[in-house]
Parts: sequence; C-alpha cells; structure tokens
Amino acid sequence: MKTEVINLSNVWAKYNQKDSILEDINLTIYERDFVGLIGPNGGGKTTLFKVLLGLMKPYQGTVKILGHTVSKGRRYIGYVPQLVELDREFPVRVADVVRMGRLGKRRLLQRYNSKDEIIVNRTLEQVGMLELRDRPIAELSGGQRQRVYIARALASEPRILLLDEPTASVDPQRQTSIYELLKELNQLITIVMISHDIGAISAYVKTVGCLNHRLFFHGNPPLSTEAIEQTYQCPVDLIAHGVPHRVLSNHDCPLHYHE
Ligand SMILES: Nc1ncnc2c1ncn2[C@@H]1O[C@H](COP(=O)(O)OP(=O)(O)OP(=O)(O)O)[C@@H](O)[C@H]1O
Repeated sequence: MKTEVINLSNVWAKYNQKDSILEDINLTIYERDFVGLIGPNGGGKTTLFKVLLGLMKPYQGTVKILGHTVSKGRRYIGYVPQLVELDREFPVRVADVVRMGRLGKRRLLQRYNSKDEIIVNRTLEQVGMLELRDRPIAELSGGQRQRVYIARALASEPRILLLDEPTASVDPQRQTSIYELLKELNQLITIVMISHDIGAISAYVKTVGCLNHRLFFHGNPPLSTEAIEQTYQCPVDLIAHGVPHRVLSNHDCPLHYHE
C-alpha cells in the first residue's frame, strides 16, 4: 500500500479577520506523487504551502505530514521558494548556499562537519551543479541558481519537496531541463509544485490540483478544459506543452500567457 505523505482534512485558513483563503481543503498526497498545483493569482496556493510548512495555522481542520502534526512533520519537507532577484554583490558561493540547507540538522552553534560536506557535494551532483560549487551565486543564470536552491532544499534530506513556481525566473529554453530534473528527483522523493504553466503541468506531473480557495479538481492529467475553467472561472485556451497556451483575459480573470 502506498504511504500517505500529506493529508489535509477539512482545512480552512485565513489571514487576520478577513475572508477565508482556503476553504474546506481535503487532499491526500502519496509517496512519490508529483503534484502540480495550479490556480489564479490569489487563489491560495502559497497559503497552502505556508500551512504545510507550519508558517500559518488553519482555524479549522487537520494537517498531517507522514502521520505527524505539522510541527513534527515539517522536518521532512524541503522548500524551494520563488526565485527573487539577487544583489549582484552578494558574496556567497554555490556550496555556501547549499550548506545552509544543513542548518536544521545542526544544534545551535554546532559547526558543519564532513557529513555535511559529503551531502553538499552529493546534492550538487544530483542537480548537475557540482562543477560550479565554488562559483559566486551572483554569477549564475536564473536556471543555474534555481538548481542550487533545489540542492539546498535536498541537503536537508527531505521526503517531500515543495516548489513555488520553479521556472518563473528561468529562461524558456532552460525550463524544460528544470522539469526533467524534477522528474528524475521524483523517483526518490514526493514533489508538490505550484505553477502557472498549465502546459508543463500536463506534460510532467502525475497529479494535478486546481485551487481557487477551494480545491476544484484533484486527479490525473490531462486536465480537462472544464476543470481549468471551473478553477479560473473564465474561458481557457488550449493546453499542450511547447505550444503557446493562455487563460483568456475576458471576464474578471487575471491574464496568464506563456510561450
Ligand atoms: N500575509 C498576508 N496577510 C494578508 N493577506 C495575505 C497575506 N499573504 C497573502 N495574502 C492574501 O491571500 C490571498 C492568497 O494569496 P496566495 O499568495 O496564497 O495566493 P497564490 O495562489 O499563491 O497567488 P499567486 O499565484 O499570485 O502567487 C491573496 O489575496 C493575498 O493577498
């Protein structure tokens, strides 16, 4: 039987006294699933990650990570946040960034040891960046930096990898290789990825979740146009990887366009 790695049951969450951002979310993710989470801007995808990472507590419902509460289970999660613009003077090398992923494994003020170095090198090799381990991070391209941040998340030896828009700042030619890397990593690890790239979602993931405050659809690709339209609540153009596709901008729907 497949192991349940994430289970959300009747989860409701909101910021302050505002409207609920997550409404009655029921979601089970199994070991070595590769889940793509899509939905319109503001639909609550990042909020769902915050709940899984213990950064936000639902006001109703339960969340289990490998059968544990979030406070115990979050140590099994590696998180790759959205890539932000980097200060070009930032004086940190690739291996230093990956080593930071070992911090959660250290006691306060404990020094890094040889095991940390082995893991840093192993994860850099996994993401194809070992040769650049001593390069300043600021000299790398968006795609290379994203690989380093994936290595940093892997350095904590997680069972689950959460990625927020992993190809948003990666040029289109390199996006495919990031998805190929994730597909390879997925042989060992469960992956949940937020993306606006419906084409890539259809091509690479095993399961899709459509989130717009509620989870409108959770199942296998290919995604039906109806499922997407119900989530985005507006008409959607075609879905095919490598082919231009878009969510049409009429009604009040935010425009997403990828080529
Ligand atoms: N710290 C916060 N305090 C108050 N409201 C917030 C906070 N963070 C997010 N929100 C609001 O919660 C809603 C959901 O945001 P969230 O970032 O989860 O959406 P998302 O689906 O990830 O969107 P996007 O695709 O734009 O990243 C938005 O309306 C946002 O303005």
